[in-house]
Amino acid sequence: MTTYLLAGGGTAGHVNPLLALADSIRDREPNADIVVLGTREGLEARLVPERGYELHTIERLPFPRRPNLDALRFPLRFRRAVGAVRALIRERGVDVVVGFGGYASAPAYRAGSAEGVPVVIHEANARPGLANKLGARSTPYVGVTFAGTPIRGARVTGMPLRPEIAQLDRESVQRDARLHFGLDPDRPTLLVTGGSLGARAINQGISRSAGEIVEAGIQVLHVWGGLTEVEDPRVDGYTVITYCDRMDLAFAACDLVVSRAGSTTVSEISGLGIPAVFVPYAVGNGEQRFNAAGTVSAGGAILVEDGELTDDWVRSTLIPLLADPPRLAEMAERSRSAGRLDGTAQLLHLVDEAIGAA
Ligand SMILES: CC(=O)N[C@H]1[C@@H](OP(=O)(O)OP(=O)(O)OC[C@H]2O[C@@H](n3ccc(=O)[nH]c3=O)[C@H](O)[C@@H]2O)O[C@H](CO)[C@@H](O)[C@@H]1O
Repeated sequence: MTTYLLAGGGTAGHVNPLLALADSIRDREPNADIVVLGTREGLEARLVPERGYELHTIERLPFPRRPNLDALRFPLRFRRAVGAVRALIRERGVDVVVGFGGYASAPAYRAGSAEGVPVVIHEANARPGLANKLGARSTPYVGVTFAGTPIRGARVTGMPLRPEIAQLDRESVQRDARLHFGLDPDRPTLLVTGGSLGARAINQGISRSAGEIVEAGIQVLHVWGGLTEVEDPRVDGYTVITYCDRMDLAFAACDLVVSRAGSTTVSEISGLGIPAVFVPYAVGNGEQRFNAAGTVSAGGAILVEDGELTDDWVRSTLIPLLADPPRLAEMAERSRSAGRLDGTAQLLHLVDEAIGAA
């Protein structure tokens, strides 16, 4: 029996690829021992146990970015976290560590190397995060989502997508999907999502025009996130939900999506060939713009900045786009050509290779 330690989390963008890999391992080896390492604060604390996996948590340890008290304490805390993961690896007889970036992965990479266990890294974003950049220096088994991601020696595996997404037949479930959210099964449908945490600029920019969109004969499913600064417009035909546990159905329900460009969401949308408007979140290392770049240059999506989400833009671009099925079909085709659905199998292949070489 093989024991897998899967590390990562924070937002769903890091948890969902981890769950996708876990599902494929469980599917192939029902007796495999799968242990997930995360933090108590991340979305993994809910999503991992809900999907039936065992979660171990360590302290959330952001890399110090400026010299303060936390920076002074960091080395000791980090060593302590590495020590805890090394103990877990020995106790459970872990055969491979697979990390997805985020707080829990850095100590896991270090612990795996120290215990002589192969380490596999998956980088979600077109611009890699710090934990993965450092981790990638000590393992040859690195998979990236997008071609051109600057990690030397990395292989393009694509993004591991959960089976309910990778195996989704949007057309055949569209009607039921719309009914699931209480929508009209026959009306053109716009999905709006700000990623797993929600996006204030998108909530504001689109919901401000709720009345006009609905009057144009379009219904909206808006995945709002936990944000409260902007209020639900409460317009009939404009459905607001907080966190969506069935993104597969949300994707099946829509004709077009307005979305942040988190890497997992971009991969899901282009894998499924859904025409999109991407509104990149201008934070961190600016990775979201790059995540969307392939789909945008293929003509499967258009890129819009936060500040461009105005009433005028909705009127002159968004509503006409939804009223133009041939253009949407063309975008869908182009989006699909830029996307892929085999990321889970590709990453599992890399994991097998790492175990085989150990
Ligand atoms: C603010 C922030 O830190 N954003 C980062 C975060 O985004 P975030 O966590 O939003 O990640 P993504 O957009 O990549 O993925 C979100 C995932 O959650 C799912 N989902 C989303 C909303 C919902 O209600 N229900 C649901 O299931 C989506 O289908 C997708 O699988 O991680 C991404 C992947 O590293 C990065 O590219 C983003 O820059």
